[in-house]
Amino acid sequence: MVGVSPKIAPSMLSSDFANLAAEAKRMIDLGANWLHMDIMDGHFVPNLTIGAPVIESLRKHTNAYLDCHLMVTNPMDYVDQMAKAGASGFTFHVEVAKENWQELVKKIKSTGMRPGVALKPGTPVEQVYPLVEGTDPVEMVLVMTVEPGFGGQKFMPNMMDKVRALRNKYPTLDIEVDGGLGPSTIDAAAAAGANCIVAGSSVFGAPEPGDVISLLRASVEKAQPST
Ligand SMILES: O=C(CO)[C@H](O)[C@H](O)COP(=O)(O)O
Repeated sequence: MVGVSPKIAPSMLSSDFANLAAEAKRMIDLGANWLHMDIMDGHFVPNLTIGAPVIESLRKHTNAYLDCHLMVTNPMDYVDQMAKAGASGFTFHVEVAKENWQELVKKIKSTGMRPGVALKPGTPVEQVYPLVEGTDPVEMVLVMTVEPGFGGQKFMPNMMDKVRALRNKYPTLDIEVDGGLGPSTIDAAAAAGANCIVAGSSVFGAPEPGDVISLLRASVEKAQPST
């Protein structure tokens, strides 16, 4: 089997935003690979979070990979500002990029950020295939396992069919899952083929967040040993 390495990405949405730099350092010190940053515009989803100014502030305090998930209606408007702010990955939603995804991916790549595409629970997985197979392909697919907008929701196990389909088609693709991931749900996601794991409340709400990060990684490594 061709392996893909686990990337454990605590969702900073569940952190103490008033102490973001310290929370980011704490997660990296506890073994996180990436920091997952949820950018919401109050339009694509019914919630508002952070934008480029906060990414820029955080970037001054960490060299970590900032895995930015753009839950916004017009992702193109955010590319330059997110790149300038120091984002590492830029994941947009396929539901709002049906017409211009090629141009969008090209632009993301031109800034040096890593492009990813996300899909909501109601969106068929086939919609992202052209973006993975294009001449300028995305480098990650994010399968939402809750409706985007809020942390602390219940994992949707039926989304694992999408993850399995993606892993069967694309053995070396980074496949991320986001929503309701924790000790009781990670094995299903890892067995289906997810290797990038976003976890908010299960990590930040744990007495020992480092133990949860280790457990998530161990589950992915067990299910998908790298060769
Ligand atoms: O994208 C998100 C919400 O749109 C969050 O990243 C996600 O829900 C993670 O939080 P939790 O692990 O608590 O479910």
